Amino acid sequence: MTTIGYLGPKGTFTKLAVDTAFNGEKKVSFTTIPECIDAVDSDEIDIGVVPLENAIEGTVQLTVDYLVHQVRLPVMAEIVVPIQQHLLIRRDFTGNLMDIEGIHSHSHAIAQCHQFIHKELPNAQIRYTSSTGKAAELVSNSEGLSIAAIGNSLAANEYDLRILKENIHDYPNNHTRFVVLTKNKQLLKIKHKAIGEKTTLLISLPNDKSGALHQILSAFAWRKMNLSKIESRPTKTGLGNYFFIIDVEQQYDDVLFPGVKAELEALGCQVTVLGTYPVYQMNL
Ligand SMILES: O=C(O)C(=O)C[C@]1(C(=O)O)C=C[C@@H](O)C=C1
Repeated sequence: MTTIGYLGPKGTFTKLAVDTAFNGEKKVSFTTIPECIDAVDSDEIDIGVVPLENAIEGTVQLTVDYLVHQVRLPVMAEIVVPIQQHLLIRRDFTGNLMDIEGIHSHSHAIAQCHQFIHKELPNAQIRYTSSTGKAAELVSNSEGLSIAAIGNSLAANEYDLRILKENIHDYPNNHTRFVVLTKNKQLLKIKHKAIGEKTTLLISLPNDKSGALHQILSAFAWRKMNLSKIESRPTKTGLGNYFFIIDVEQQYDDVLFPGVKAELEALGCQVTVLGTYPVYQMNL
């Protein structure tokens, strides 16, 4: 049976993404994103699902950096999931928002609710956990303490918590992109219809040269290749050294992409394909 790993424990958004996208496979939780990626790399599991980007807070840097610098695994699919953050408390908590002394969650979830925390929970200390599910677990074990977690309704059910306030994320239209990593594409059986295709490229420049980024972008522009994301990340070799991650809204082909690659390599750039994959949009 195919084994799918995810950022756990139970009740995380990553688990929600896995449950929505896949049927019946064996599911295994990992405490951190690197542990989940390592498990795919060492063949302990067949497929790994980790968060990549949120509409409010942006890129999950740990995922990108680990995939670029530590373990290169191909992205085989993208799952986009709507994100609704709720304020979760123990069922025996009888106070109100002002009484909450601690608010626990994953840094991305906290960031998605900053204004809410600032305005509605003035007495709460922020505490970061490895996931929203972990925060819910912690609150469920916190008898006698006035603390709350930020997480989803799956976590509320799994840990028997009460939703004190629904939809506390600061902006509507909140979504997170999750990437599906596997060495064996044949094992991927996602039970939905893809809404599109993407190719993610990693591009590094030879050195700091005027107009370099403009030249890179024009290689895509004159071929009418649409980009849905461009991001620079430090190469970790010194201040001012960056590489670019570019998402192109089409599948890898044998004409346009090799053309872009040759053109950029002639400029001294290095081009690596991190994945070419279908995109699935989930409606919960
Ligand atoms: O903590 C979780 O529930 C996760 O699945 C992680 C994560 C993230 O890293 O962005 C996933 C979706 C939400 O944006 C908040 C947290």
